[in-house]
Amino acid sequence: MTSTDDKPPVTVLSGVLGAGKTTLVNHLLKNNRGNELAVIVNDMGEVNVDADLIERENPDTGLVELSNGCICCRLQGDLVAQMVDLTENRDVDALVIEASGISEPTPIARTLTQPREDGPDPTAAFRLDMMVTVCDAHGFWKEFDAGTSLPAGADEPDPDRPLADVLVQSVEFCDVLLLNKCDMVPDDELDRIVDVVSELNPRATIRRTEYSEVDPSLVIDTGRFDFEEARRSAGWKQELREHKQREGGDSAAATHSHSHTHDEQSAADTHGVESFVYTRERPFDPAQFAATLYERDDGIIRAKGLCNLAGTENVIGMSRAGRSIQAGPIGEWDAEDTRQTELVFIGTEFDADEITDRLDECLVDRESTVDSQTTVDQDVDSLFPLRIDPDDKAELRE
Ligand SMILES: Nc1nc2c(ncn2[C@@H]2O[C@H](COP(=O)(O)OP(=O)(O)OP(=O)(O)O)[C@@H](O)[C@H]2O)c(=O)[nH]1
Repeated sequence: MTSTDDKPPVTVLSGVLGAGKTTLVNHLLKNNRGNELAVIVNDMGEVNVDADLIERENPDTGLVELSNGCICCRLQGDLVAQMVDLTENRDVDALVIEASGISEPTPIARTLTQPREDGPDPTAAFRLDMMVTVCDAHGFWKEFDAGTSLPAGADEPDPDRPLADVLVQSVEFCDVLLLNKCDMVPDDELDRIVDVVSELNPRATIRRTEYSEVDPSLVIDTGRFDFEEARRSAGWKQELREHKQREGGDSAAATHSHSHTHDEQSAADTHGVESFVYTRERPFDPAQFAATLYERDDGIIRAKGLCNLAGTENVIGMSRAGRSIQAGPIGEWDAEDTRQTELVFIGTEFDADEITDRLDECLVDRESTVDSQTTVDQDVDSLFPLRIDPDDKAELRE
């Protein structure tokens, strides 16, 4: 191992069901040049199939199964306890965690980097080194479908969470993204997916793989993980920050941008992948905005932001992944807030002017009143439930 830190490095593998995580674990175990890897495999079900597959191919591995729950929520404490146990009782050079196909990477990273009140301190026993997401190139677009929800039995943290949300979070919060199953997808389609994922997470290193074959040094003991950087790396956050810098606080604008420079040609030039920020101080009429929000045939892959609705003190958060859209109250406006709508859109070949016009049609005068405060707040509450990461919430309101 190359690091100067004597605590074993930890690599977390995320990615939806069937993307190729177990294939990657087996590949790493077979190609880790004599270094001792310990593996923790999380499975939502009672029977840990992936652990069996790994054990069969690599019988002497230090392998721990965490089954019947998710390490991003209910099994957080067990995860840390098992990892500390492994580092104390085996001569381990590095640890690899295979998250379940529905785990969210951000809470796992938080669990591994923060001392706990109810158990051993993870930061004293090991160091989080790398967040890897394995993406199934073949299933990529299908997983963005609104209709696809989590598999049966996935009742935590939220059974209604769409699969697209899990996919987007795992793309946005990673250091390395393996675009796997490239043998099943033509090159021009792969180029398009690469453009999209690099717009969703401009900071990630993206590698195209077949059967998750990568050089282990890309994902083990890299010294790369930094929680603050990872937290800020989502494309929508970067776009919002750049927009705020450009505007210098002047809010009444919708801007278009090909926001990130890619190595050769910009993503917008090749596959029409681009992003834009919509900001307005005038509030939306709640009912009209709700109707517009759920029109989905517009080429948008990701959208996120805050909305200012007339007649309510609630700040409305909006989060969209593919065709799955969630919106709902995330607290009240503070006196010092600039009360305005700020929405980032990322997509392919969408018409930003058309989206802007559609949203503008929902605006009402700042002074305008709606029927009754109570009715509006009830309406707002009855919008789709919004799950929003506390860090995202803070970032949106910075
Ligand atoms: N054609 C093709 N198949 C692959 C590739 N990588 C993995 N597979 C196959 O895809 C299936 C799922 O792979 P796994 O490694 O089990 O995926 P996983 O992410 O661990 O899946 P879960 O444990 O269900 O979350 C297996 O049958 C693999 O052999 C690839 O690059 N190309």
